[in-house]
Amino acid sequence: MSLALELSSVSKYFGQFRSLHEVSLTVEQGEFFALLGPNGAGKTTLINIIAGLSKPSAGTAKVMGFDVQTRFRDARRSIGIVPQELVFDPFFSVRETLRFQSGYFGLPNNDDWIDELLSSLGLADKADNNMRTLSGGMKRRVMVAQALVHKPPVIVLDEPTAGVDVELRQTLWKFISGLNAKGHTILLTTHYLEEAETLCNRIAMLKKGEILTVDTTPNLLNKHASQTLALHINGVLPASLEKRVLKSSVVDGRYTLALSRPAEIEDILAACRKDHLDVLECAIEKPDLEEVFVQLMSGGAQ
Ligand SMILES: Nc1ncnc2c1ncn2[C@@H]1O[C@H](COP(=O)(O)OP(=O)(O)OP(=O)(O)O)[C@@H](O)[C@H]1O
Repeated sequence: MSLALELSSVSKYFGQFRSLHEVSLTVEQGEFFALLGPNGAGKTTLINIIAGLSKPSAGTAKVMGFDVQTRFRDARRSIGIVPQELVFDPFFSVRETLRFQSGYFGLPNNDDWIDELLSSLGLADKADNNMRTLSGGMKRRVMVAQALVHKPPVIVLDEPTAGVDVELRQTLWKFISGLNAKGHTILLTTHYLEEAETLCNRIAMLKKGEILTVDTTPNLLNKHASQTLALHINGVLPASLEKRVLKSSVVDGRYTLALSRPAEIEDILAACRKDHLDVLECAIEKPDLEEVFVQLMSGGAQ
């Protein structure tokens, strides 16, 4: 079985400026993969190369085994891209936009799938509305439908939820997760790290055009971030626990303590008991992707 995406030593220069440096990455069919990185890391540049819209300065990119340069048409048919910007023709209705896009892929009788897309994305009652009359969120839904008219095996979403409301996020993720469950490969870029943490099985982190790390989501969380203990006591923390303090509010006895293993909670509670302190609240807090992201971005490639 071919890989959904295969990037080999992809570099991209804009004049003297290096936007991507020897990026190598593989994504298997059926994965829900996140590409994360701060503004300007090179995520959109990489997506443009995968889409065949931008030529790499060096290296190769393949979609479903097709080289995006030498087998452009096959590669393009295999991928659906939801771009960051809202690009639309203001003179077409929603349905006309989707029919036009279907025609572009040589699919003249595509109305059953178009109807399914419209209904799944909450656009059924907007089908005959002119694109320019839609709200930003509705236009974003059309962008998603447009990327999917040809049922591509690989779906790329470039910050699809930037500035959209909760309802659209939920509709979108339900729909995209359903497609992933049916075997479609998803590549997502987002600045909402909790979305990546919840949805994606693997994550690549990019900084200044270089991949800092690629790993499964649980591995990233376990390797780079530690659990913490939120402790609320009716007094001052025992001196023996001070080395663990990450955050403290002595006034009301609330502390966040470092915890390398959940079992260490026993020592912490024993120290409190010894000092005759009442434990009013005690909760282990899971590490999150934001912590990992900040940690990795503050080190790594400069
Ligand atoms: N056509 C271009 N000409 C010159 N520089 C460019 C061009 N396209 C991108 N860049 C530069 O390449 C770098 C990477 O940009 P890119 O848009 O890929 O980042 P990104 O990770 O998608 O950022 P964001 O999260 O802000 O969308 C940036 O410094 C950007 O200014």
